[in-house]
Amino acid sequence: MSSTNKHRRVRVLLPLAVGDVYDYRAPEEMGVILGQFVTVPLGRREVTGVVWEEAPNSSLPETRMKDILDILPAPILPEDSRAFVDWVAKYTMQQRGRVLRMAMSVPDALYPKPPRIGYRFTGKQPEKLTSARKRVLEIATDGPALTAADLSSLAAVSSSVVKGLAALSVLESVKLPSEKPINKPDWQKPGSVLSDDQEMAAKHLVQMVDKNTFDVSLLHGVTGSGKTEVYFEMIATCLKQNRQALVLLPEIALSSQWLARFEDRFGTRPVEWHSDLSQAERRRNWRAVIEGRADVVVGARSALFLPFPDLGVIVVDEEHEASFKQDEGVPYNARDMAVVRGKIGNFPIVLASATPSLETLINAQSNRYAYLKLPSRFGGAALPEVHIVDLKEHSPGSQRWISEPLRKATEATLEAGQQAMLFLNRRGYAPLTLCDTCGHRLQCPHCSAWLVEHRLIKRLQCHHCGYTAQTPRQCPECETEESFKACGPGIERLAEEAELLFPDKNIATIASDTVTSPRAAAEFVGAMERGEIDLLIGTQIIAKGYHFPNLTMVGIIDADLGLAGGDLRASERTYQLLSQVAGRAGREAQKGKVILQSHIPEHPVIDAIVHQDEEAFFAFETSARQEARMPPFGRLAALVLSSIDAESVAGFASLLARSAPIADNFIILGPAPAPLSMIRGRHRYRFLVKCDKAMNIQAVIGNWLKGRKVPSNVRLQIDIDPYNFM
Ligand SMILES: Nc1ncnc2c1ncn2[C@@H]1O[C@H](COP(=O)(O)OP(=O)(O)OP(=O)(O)O)[C@@H](O)[C@H]1O
Ligand SMILES: [Zn+2]
Repeated sequence: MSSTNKHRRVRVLLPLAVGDVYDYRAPEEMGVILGQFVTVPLGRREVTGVVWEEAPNSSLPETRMKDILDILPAPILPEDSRAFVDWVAKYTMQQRGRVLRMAMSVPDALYPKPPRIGYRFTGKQPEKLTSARKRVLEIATDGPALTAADLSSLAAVSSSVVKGLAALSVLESVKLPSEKPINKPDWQKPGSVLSDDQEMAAKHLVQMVDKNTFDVSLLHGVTGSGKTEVYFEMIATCLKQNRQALVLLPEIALSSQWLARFEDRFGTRPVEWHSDLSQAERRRNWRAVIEGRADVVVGARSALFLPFPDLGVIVVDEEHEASFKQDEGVPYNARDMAVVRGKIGNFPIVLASATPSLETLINAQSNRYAYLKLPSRFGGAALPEVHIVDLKEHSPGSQRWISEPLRKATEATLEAGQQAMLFLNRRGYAPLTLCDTCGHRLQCPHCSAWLVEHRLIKRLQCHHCGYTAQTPRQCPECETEESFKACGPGIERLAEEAELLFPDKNIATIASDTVTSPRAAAEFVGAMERGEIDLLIGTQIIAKGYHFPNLTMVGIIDADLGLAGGDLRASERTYQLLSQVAGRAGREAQKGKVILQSHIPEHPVIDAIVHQDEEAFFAFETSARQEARMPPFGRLAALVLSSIDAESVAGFASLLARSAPIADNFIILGPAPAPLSMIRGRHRYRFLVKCDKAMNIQAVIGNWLKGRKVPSNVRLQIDIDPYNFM
């Protein structure tokens, strides 16, 4: 066992799905330090990993010990990032290698990038001046040297034209910096003059940054209260201290208004992190973070795993958003993990929302978090009036969704030259397509879900796996021709109705499948701001964050939609979503109006929205959860088993059920076929583990699964604090 007199040994963590640490020899002359990115042999492969810890007691015989091969030319993975990987892996009960993989998401960035080559006109004229060559030379004559790719795309020629001119010495090559530089945000630029409420909140946040200590604040401000300006002050202070700041935003790629406001305040755009970046941008930004050159990063949940060497604050904006929870891969909640990251790095966290999650609100009310409130809209704008339309009294009629009161209100708004918005949280044309003769429904062949008709692209689509098909001419069941009929509304169908009602208005339909890129999102925002859209029709994508001064009316087509099905958070989610949508109306001088259509106006959630009685809603929701010992008053975890083979998964599920432990302070429910019993051709079973708040739910699950081998054709996914119950 004694290895102290032998070579130094270290444990290297590998970013592999099954990976954990492996022992390697660290040759003296390499000067290996903890956190370094290294390549090591693994079987016949060479793998890049991170030196995780010393291994003085490594029991591997010297003969089987292999050397670290190489140290990569990158800064180390900071100690806090390593501690974070360990923490997240333990909490989510995932292999550490899988979590490390999220922190090493751009393997290229570990290697230096060769400088780029630019081209410049030498003044020598080519013998033959084709029109393509002429265009290139016009562009290459003034301005900085450009890469062959930039030059050829600006001149709209193939890059061989550029290379050809270089070969003739008409163009000469020069070395360019390997990447575009990252601009420094200017914290000294003056910010907005804050209102008294904003000032109070900002003061607390600034103090926390100055104190350089772990602290969590809930910034709870009504829609349009100016939360952003408040946390900008905190970011300015963080920059002044020369530390890095991270802002997590749901759907950051689509948040052109947020980016523009940041640029206004700090003179430059922040570094972005989301799935719409190109590979080159990802590389550049990852590297800028680890080298400490990225001062402010704004990103989606995965930005939490970026290797910040000196993080000084994290803001989680719209903290209640379910999209901060990742269900696949390593299931984690970025909001909760941000708090953990703050604790590890000893810096403050801000959770901002107009409609905080119950979890966060209760933490604030019990003084675990500081509670900062902005009770009114900025600049004296009033909150909108909410009117209910009881659909039992005002039925819009068959195959119609806009009631008479909503039609009138929309018309009045549009006639006054203002903008209106209709909200329906359903993509496509119709949620269900069935045969008018035999009632046969079109289902996805890979999932237990109906196909959704998208008329714009003339396809049926599965919203779970992306399968698409054409609507069959003939019913596969009864063979009647042309008998398929759309049931229920999606936004495309709603737009059809709106076009009939308001034929001379500009109507735009916005959903996640029509606005798929940052550019498309910015175009839509621009069109709204310039007043080129009169009536906006959309799904939850238009519900939050946007500030359109001339938008004064919001119509909610089906307020009850989210309440059906009823998982743990259905009421909460509906309340938040409807409040957010309502909050888009009348954000400046003109007062806003919200028309809410519902079949169940007496439902406590609907009633709370109508009366804008947040306290009533939270009281109702708190007591319901408390009674059921549900989060945040109890803990939950889901186990989802899935397999292509129905028998294997059913067999393993019943084996687990037989060995499920029984005790007073926890309960294991299941196995039940999941509500979506098949996704992507995989059969699925679910268990739900529920226990007291004080209990270690990971230990309960760990004990239960100990020694139980998951069959190779079955996948077992553990989801701690699940949000998705499908
Ligand atoms: N101190 C200030 N000075 C000038 N303008 C401000 C100030 N604070 C807020 N505003 C403006 O008020 C509007 C609303 O602010 P903001 O969008 O930050 O609200 P919010 O609290 O994030 O709202 P929501 O939760 O609805 O997204 C914005 O146009 C913003 O520029
Ligand atoms: Zn499917």
